[in-house]
Amino acid sequence: MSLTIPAASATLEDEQLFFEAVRDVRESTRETRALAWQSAANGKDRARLKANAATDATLGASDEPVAFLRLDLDDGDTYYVGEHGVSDADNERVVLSWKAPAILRLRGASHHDRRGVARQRNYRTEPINRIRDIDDVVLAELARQVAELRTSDAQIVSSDTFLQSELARTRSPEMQTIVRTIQAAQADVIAAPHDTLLVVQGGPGTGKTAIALHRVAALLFGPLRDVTNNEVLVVGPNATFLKYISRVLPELGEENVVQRDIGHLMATTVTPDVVERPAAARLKGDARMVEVLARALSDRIRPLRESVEFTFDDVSWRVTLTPQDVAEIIDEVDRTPYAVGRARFRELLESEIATDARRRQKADGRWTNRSATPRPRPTDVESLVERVWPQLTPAAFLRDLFGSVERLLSAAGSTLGADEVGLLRRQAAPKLSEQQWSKEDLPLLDHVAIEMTGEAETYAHIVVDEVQDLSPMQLLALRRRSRHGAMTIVGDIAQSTGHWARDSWTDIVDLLASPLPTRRVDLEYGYRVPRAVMELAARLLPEAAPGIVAPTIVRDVENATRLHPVGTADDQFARAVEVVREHSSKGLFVGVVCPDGGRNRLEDAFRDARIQWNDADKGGLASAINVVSPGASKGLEFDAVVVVDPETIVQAGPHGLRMLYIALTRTTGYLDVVHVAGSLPRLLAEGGATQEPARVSPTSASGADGPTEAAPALPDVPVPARTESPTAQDEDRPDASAARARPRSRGGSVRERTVALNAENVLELLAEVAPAHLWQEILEEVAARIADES
Ligand SMILES: Nc1ncnc2c1ncn2[C@@H]1O[C@H](COP(=O)(O)OP(=O)(O)OP(=O)(O)O)[C@@H](O)[C@H]1O
Repeated sequence: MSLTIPAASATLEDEQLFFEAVRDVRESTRETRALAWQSAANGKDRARLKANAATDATLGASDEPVAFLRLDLDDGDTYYVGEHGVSDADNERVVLSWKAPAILRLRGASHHDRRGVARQRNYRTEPINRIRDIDDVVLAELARQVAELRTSDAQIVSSDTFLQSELARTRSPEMQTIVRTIQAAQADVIAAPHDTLLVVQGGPGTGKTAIALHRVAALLFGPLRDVTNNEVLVVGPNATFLKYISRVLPELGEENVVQRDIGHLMATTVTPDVVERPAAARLKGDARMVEVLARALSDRIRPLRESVEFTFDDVSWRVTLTPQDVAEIIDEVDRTPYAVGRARFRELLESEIATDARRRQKADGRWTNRSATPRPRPTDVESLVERVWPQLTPAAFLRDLFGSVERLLSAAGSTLGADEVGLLRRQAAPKLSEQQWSKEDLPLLDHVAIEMTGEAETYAHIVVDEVQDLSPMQLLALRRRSRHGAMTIVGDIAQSTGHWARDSWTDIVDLLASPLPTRRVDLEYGYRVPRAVMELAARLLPEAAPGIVAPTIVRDVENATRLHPVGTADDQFARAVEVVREHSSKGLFVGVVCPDGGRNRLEDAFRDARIQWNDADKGGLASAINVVSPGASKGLEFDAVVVVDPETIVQAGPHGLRMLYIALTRTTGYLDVVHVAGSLPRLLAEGGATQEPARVSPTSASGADGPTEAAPALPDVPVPARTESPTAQDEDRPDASAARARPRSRGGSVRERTVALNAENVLELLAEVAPAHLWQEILEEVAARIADES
């Protein structure tokens, strides 16, 4: 049966008939394949065909809708696009896979750049294969409306109801695919040429991770179709993140892509169990360590000080090698890779001994053509090789190096200063199995392992997420694994923290040293974080990451942001647990970001409240409540996020503001910030000069320690320039009372409280923008205008 594509004027009913016909074709293909196993030539083929037929990844599941998009081109061509392609009986494609390079190119079309696309028709579907809704975008018409109504691009994205309903869905411990709602700019990144070092910079929630993973699937379908999945590598920052993203590629049909966190990528089996001092941690990540390690490895090859003699069975003479002889052999051998050099050294040594032995044999006059050359005892040779070129494991080598000032000084040469040598020095454990290692040792062990053997697993394409934090040594480990330099690296400079926090991409690109062209893409739109939340978080940017602008947000969530001032530091934990309970009772997926110092008290508060929680720093997320440290929250997202003690997060390290920015931007829905009244971080409290005010729910504005659940549902009120609500403590401070007006009534009816709170906020805004002597006139003018309007 050959299928007729419905005309451009097709109605939903016409489209439904077509969908059904395509499904019939697909299911009959599935049946044909299922039957094929019966006629297979042998048992092995039969088993394979049978297994394939049951879960035929190239066809998709039998309840999968056949398409989600139709593209009508100016030249009259029409393409249906599905999660999987479908061909008719004549092997003509009737539905194309979203992964096809040509389709991704067309999905990159917009009203600015139509690429020959006249209309995009999106289908919302429901089980099984039923079209519920159609949304047509006629690009020329859209361009006209944009020009006439002066609509911004962000407004267009915000009004995309299909996208908005996807973004509003509740989240889970596993990241989801975005195949159906890939946006134009995202499609271009996904389909960017393979032979590049592609740098993707984007703020929180701009879709970097999602795009990078979809790009892997598209590359394996297109330019990399001839490489096997396990020649593509995806690298993330830690085990929890890896687990969070790990189902995306299998969902996209790519089962065997290698996915590793940066620690487990390294060629070593040691488990880090100590934390370095910051200066040592930074030094160990420094690319200068490459020179130091090379010198240290070369130092392990020691010329002899005295001659060695080799004895032979059945002959009385000996062969003597002088230090000079051995030095000449060493000079002949390449020292890298170390283990290969060692084997070669042994070969040349044996050959030198054999030549000398034969010479002596001839001199004895006992030699005939058939005489075997006397051989030295292998143990004697091995003992010389071991003295000159010792066999080493990377761990033994590094332990010996860091454990000896003498070795360190020699390896440091003029590369490191004496103080830096001091930073590297540490006590060597008597037994290698007892040696302790840090995270920063892993790339060094990896480097040494590869320098020793010359062998590293390489990949046709490498995707690296959260790349902005990697040390030079980690970046070099990635570079070594890249076959031709084709990589996709994604990150956000404003979220760069750790010992190698950066303000630009320059050194990352330089260290990866890809021979391929570098291409950089900046993502503009933020799809995760609600507008009010980003407005609050962006107040940190001028100091956290000067020059970086927050993404343009395309979604709003009502009552997204609440501040919870409490009386004392200890009160924060009980309040956080209350807020968590409120969200979790609504079935939301909750993340609690808490600084390390408060972790125990938070856990005690959970225990006291008899609430179960999951420690997300231990390698995975649970579906209800997750407690996570600010650093480990990077890359994750939750329906509701409770940030506890933001000031301590800011003070905890040199990039505290960035840490707080990361923590605040993990939510897809609700953000609650629990803090001690009067100690909200300055930038959040003051508001940035260029930021619009965030909104805060009256629940928190009603005063410190007020029970959040019991608060009446009131309309949101804007957060004034200073976002804290007045507290009992504030009342005592003379300057606080001068700066802000107070609501006259704190109790009373819902109506009275609404009026009081709004009045308070209007007055605060007024105090921000107008000198006090004009207030009277301004308020009279406002009252007059309201009277006119009503
Ligand atoms: N086109 C899209 N359609 C549907 N959902 C999308 C789209 N783009 C992004 N998202 C969603 O937005 C959220 C944020 O995406 P993602 O985690 O990839 O952002 P990110 O840039 O990596 O963020 P961060 O820097 O915070 O790690 C995810 O839930 C993702 O599924």
